[in-house]
This record gives sequence, C-alpha cells and structure tokens, in this order.
Amino acid sequence: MLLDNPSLMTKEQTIFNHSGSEIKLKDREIDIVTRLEKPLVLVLGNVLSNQECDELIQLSKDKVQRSKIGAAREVNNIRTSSSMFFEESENELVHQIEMRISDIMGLSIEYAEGLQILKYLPGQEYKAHHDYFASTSRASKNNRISTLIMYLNDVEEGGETYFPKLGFSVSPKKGMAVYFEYFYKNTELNDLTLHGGAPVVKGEKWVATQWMRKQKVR
Ligand SMILES: O=C(O)CCC(=O)C(=O)O
Ligand SMILES: [Fe+2]
Repeated sequence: MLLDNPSLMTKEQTIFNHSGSEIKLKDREIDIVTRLEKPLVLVLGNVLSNQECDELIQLSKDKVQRSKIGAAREVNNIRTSSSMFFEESENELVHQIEMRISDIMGLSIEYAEGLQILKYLPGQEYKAHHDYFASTSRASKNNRISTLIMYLNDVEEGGETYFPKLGFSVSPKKGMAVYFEYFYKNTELNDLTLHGGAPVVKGEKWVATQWMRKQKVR
C-alpha cells in the first residue's frame, strides 16, 4: 500500500525553521515571497537594504577576479563570472550581514564559509551545478548543506537563477534572495537543487552567496 512506504510517510527534516510569510528579526523583517517544499526553495524579500547592496559592491569592486571552481581552483568555462571571498567578519558590514544570514538560515555563523561576491558581465554565466561536493571529493567530508544567494542589483536583462529539474527560475532583484538546502536523507531531493546563473544579456549582475557546511568551519 502506498502509505506503507516509509519514505512517503516521514517528513524530511529541514534546516530552515521559519513558517508563515515573514521572518521577524531584531533589525529587520524578511518577506517569504515564494516557497517550494520539496526540495525547499524559497524566494525572500527585504534581505539586504539598498545601501548594504551598494556597499558590498563597492567593497569588492576592485577585488573580483575570474572565478575558480572545484578543489583545484581552476579557471573553467562552467563559471565565467568574476568573484571574491570576504574573510570571516572582515568588517562591520560583513559581520552584520553574516549575523542576519545566520538567523535566516537557522545555523550559527560557525558553519558559514566566507561570504562570496560574484560579478557577471553580459554573456557571463554559471552553468547548472550542485553546490554540494561529489561524495568522492575530499571536501565532501564536511559538505555544504544550504545556500543563500542574495541579489545586489537589478539586472536589465537575463541573469536568472534557474533550477532546470524544478522548472523554476528567479529573476535577480536588488535586496532579494533565493534560499535552498540539500541535506536531505533522500538524495534525489538533493539532486533536484541543480541550478545555474543564466547568461546576463544586458547590464551587470552582482550576487553575494553564503554556503553553510555540515560541521563548524570557524
Ligand atoms: O548567480 C546565480 O544566480 C547563481 C550563483 C550560484 O549558483 C552560486 O553562487 O553557487
Ligand atoms: Fe550554486
């Protein structure tokens, strides 16, 4: 019988622990705009103020370099954007944003990698990928479990974050974010979080990405 199948009966535990349409924080109310349940994918509004977005771009403008991916940190055409990482709590702004991110993502900042900034010019993209490392890689011993991608500007055309296996995409809007997690026991759910950054057609695209790990990293 269908209901005897334990995988259909047991609800998967999620990391994200907010319900309803708002996340009320000390300094801010975050809007939960869209919510897909399995896998959990959320579109969030009012995550960063316009000023915070502008400052993050300003602080990283001169530091972004052609992105490297994977354990060997090689330049690769899977990701043609430029990027940089902030050091942990590198300055007051980054610290403040990290604290907010930690409240949103439901994990202490000790699980957080350094905040990453990505810049895309027209034609640049990040092809579909998983944020978690393959089980064969050394990095998978303390694998990533969740992602928050924050949009730092409005993009004139293109640059959507797309989830090809979910038939779902998010248009970048300054101050908004997309959240998803892939720490499910059911690995098929993790696989469904495949996503990419579509080529920017017109304008620039700036995002800040926060990845969380299974075990503490700081
Ligand atoms: O730029 C995007 O929309 C996607 C970024 C991304 O997938 C990442 O930073 O892991
Ligand atoms: Fe990603």
